[in-house]
Amino acid sequence: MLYRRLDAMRDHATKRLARALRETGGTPQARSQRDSATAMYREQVAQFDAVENGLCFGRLDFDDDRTAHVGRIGIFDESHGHRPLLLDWRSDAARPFYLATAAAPHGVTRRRHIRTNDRTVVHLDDEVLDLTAADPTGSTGLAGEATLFAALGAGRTGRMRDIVETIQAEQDRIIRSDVAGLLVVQGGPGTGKTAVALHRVAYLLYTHRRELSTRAVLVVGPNPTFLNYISQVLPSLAETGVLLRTPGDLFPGVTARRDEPAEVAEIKGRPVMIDVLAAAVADRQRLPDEPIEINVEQDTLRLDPATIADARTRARRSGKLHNLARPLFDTEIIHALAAQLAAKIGADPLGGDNLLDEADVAEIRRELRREPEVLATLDWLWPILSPQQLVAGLFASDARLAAAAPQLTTVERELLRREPRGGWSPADVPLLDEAAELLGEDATVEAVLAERERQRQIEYAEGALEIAMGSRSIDVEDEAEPELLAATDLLDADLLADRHEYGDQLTAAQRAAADRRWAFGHIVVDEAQELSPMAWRLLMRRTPNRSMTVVGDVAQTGDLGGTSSWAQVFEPYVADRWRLAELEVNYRTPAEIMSVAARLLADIDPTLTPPRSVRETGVPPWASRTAPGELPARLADVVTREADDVADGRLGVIVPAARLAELGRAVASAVPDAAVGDRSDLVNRVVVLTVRQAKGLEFDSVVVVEPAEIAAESPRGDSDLYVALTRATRRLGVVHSGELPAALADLADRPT
Ligand SMILES: Nc1ncnc2c1ncn2[C@@H]1O[C@H](COP(=O)(O)OP(=O)(O)OP(=O)(O)O)[C@@H](O)[C@H]1O
Repeated sequence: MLYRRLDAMRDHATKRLARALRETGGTPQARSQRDSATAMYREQVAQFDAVENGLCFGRLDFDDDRTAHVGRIGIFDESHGHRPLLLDWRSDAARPFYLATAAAPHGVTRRRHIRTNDRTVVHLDDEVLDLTAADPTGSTGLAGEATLFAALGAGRTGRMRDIVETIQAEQDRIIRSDVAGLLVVQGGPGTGKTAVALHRVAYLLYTHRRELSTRAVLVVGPNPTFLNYISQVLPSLAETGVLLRTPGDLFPGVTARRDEPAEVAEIKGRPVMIDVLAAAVADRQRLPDEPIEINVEQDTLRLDPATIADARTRARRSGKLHNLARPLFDTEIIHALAAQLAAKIGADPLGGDNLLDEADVAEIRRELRREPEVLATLDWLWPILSPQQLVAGLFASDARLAAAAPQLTTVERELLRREPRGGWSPADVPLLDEAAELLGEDATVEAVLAERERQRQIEYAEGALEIAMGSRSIDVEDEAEPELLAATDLLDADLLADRHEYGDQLTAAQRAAADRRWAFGHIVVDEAQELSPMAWRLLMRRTPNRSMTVVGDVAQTGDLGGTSSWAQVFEPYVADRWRLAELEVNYRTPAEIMSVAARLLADIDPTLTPPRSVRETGVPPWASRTAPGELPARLADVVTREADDVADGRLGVIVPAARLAELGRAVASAVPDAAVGDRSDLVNRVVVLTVRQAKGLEFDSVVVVEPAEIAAESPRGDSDLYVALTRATRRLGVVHSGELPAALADLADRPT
C-alpha cells in the first residue's frame, strides 16, 4: 500500500518535471514560476528515490488503540480525507517513537522496529512499554536495542548511513532543539555528533522549510573525504539544497588544498592577523619619500610626498574600503596635477592672471585621467587589489611582512613567507575573506564570480537533465511517453543554463556557494574543535543571526590553532549566550577498544571523561611488534589478514603523516585495490590514511601504525593518537617497531 502510493507520487512528480522542462517562452513571471516548479519536482523525484529503502521502519501502538507507522517521509491517503498512512520521522506526531520509555511511555504501549529488504519485511523487533513488564535493573536505557545493535554491528560501506530508525532520546533532544541561537554539541568519539548534526539539518529544513530553503544551510566538515563520506546521508534523509563545504572551500573562486606545516597554519589562524591584514592594506597605499615625476605630453609634472599624503588622508578619512576609496584618491591627485599643468599652460606671459578658465581646467582633468603615465602612477600609489593579490603579495615579500606584522617574531614572519605560486591552503581562506572585507569588492572579482556562477548553472542544468533522463526510463517501461522523450531530447544543459539566468530557481545553496556575502539560515560545523579564531570569524560573517549547530570534541583537537575551550571560541561573538548539549554514549567503539583509548585520554587530560561504549565485541585490541626495517613487509602481511577478517567491511590503516607514501605503497602491493591518502574513496575495502585524513571517519577494523611516531608528530600528537584509536567499530590492532606509548603498553600480541 505504502509503496503503491510512493510509486504514484513519484510518477506524478516525474511527469510534472518533464512538462515543466519542456515548456519555453512566456513572460518573465511565467518563466520564473516554471523554474520554481522545475526545482520543486526535481527535488521531489530525488526525494522519492532516496526513501525507497526502508520507507517505513516503525510502528507505534497507543493505549487508546490507535496505531501509527513511522517512516522516512510522510504519506497521506488522499482518497480518505488526507488520513496519514505514514508519519514523517521529523513530525511531532512521530516523536514518541524516539522518546517513549517504560517510565515515560507518551501513551505508547508497544514500539515496533520494522526491517525491510527490497520492499519486503524481513524482521520485526517489538518493545512493550509497560512499566509492570519492564525490568528496571536490566534496562540499558536504549530505545529499540535489538535494531540499534544490528545497525551498530553491521559492516561499514564507506558511506555514512542515516540513523532515523534508532535515534536515541538524548540525540533526539539535540536534533529537535530550537533553531535559534548557537548550540554546541560536545561529545567523545563515536557519540553520534556527526549523525545528530545531519539529522538536525533534515529536521530543521522540515520544520522551518520556508526560511531555510531561501537562506540555505551550510554544513562544514574537515576534508573532502569526510564530505564524501557524509554526502549521502542528507539525500537519504529526503533533503537536498544543503551546501557541504570544507573550511578550504569557503571563499568563492578558491579551492584551498595546499599542504603547509601545522605551525604556519597556526600563525595564520591567530586573531592578530586581523591587524596584520589591515596594516598590509594601509601599506599598499604608498607614500614615497621622494617626489614623483610624470611626463604628460611635453610637460613634466611633479607629485611631491606632501600632496600624496594629503590625498591619502582624505581618501582614508572617507571611511570607504580600500578599493572603493580609490576614486577619491584619484580625484585629489588629478586635481593637484591639473592645477600644476594649468599653471604652466595658462601662465600669462605678461604676468597677469592665469589665462585658463574653470572649463579649461576641467578639460585638463579629463585628459589627465586618460594619460597612461598618470594612470600607472595612481595604480602604483593606490592599487586596486583583489583579496588574492593582497594576501599573496604580503606573503611574497619580507619588506611587506615586516611593515604589516611587527607583532610577529622574525621566525614567525619567515614561516609565513612564501612565493605566490602553489595555490592556497585552508588557513589562507579566512585571510582572503578578511582581505575582501578590508578591500571592498572589485569589479574583476565580481566578473570571476559571475562566470563561476554561470558554470554552476550549467552543472545544475545537467543535473536536472540527468534526473529527467533517469525518470524517463522508469516511465518508458510502463507506457510509451513520447512527450517526455521530446522534452529531454530537445533540451541541452547550455539552453537550460541560459533559461536559469533570468529565472530565480537556482537553489539558495547554489547561489550561496558563489556569494561571499551570503547570510545562511543555519550553519552546522563538524569537527569544530579544529577551527582557528580566524576561521570562526569567517563563519560568523556568514551567519549574522548566529543560528548555528557546532559539534566537536575538545579532546580530539589536533590542529595547533584549534581550541580546547568552547567558551573561549564564542565569547567574542555571543558572550555566554550559547547552549551546550553533551553526548556521553559511544555507539561506534566497542568497550574493549574504548578502555585502551580511555587510558590515553587520562594521560591527555585527567579531567576529561571518556564516552561509555554501548557494546562489547569480545575481540581485544592487539599489537604486533617488528624490526624497524621489516615494518612495511609486516604491515602488508597484517593488512592482508585483517582485510580477510572483516570480509565485506572496511579496513582503515592509520599511519604517521611522514610515512604515508612509503607505507601506502607497502599496503597497495599486498592489496592492489587499496586507496591511499586524501583522495581516497572510502568505498575501497582498504584505505591508508593519516590521522588528519581519518578525522570523523570509521572502519570495521583499524590498524594503527607506529603510534609513538604519530604522537610525536605534533604538539597535539596524543590527541591525534586518541582519534586514531577510536575509529574502529569492531577490531583494533597496532603494528610497531618503536616503543609503545604507556597507554598501549600492555596490548596482547596479535593472535596468529
Ligand atoms: N542512534 C544511533 N543509531 C544507530 N547508529 C548510531 C546512532 N548514533 C550513532 N550511531 C553510529 O555511531 C557511529 C558514530 O557516529 P558519528 O560518526 O556521528 O560520531 P561522532 O561523535 O561524530 O564521532 P567522532 O567524534 O569520532 O567523529 C556512526 O556509525 C553512527 O551511524
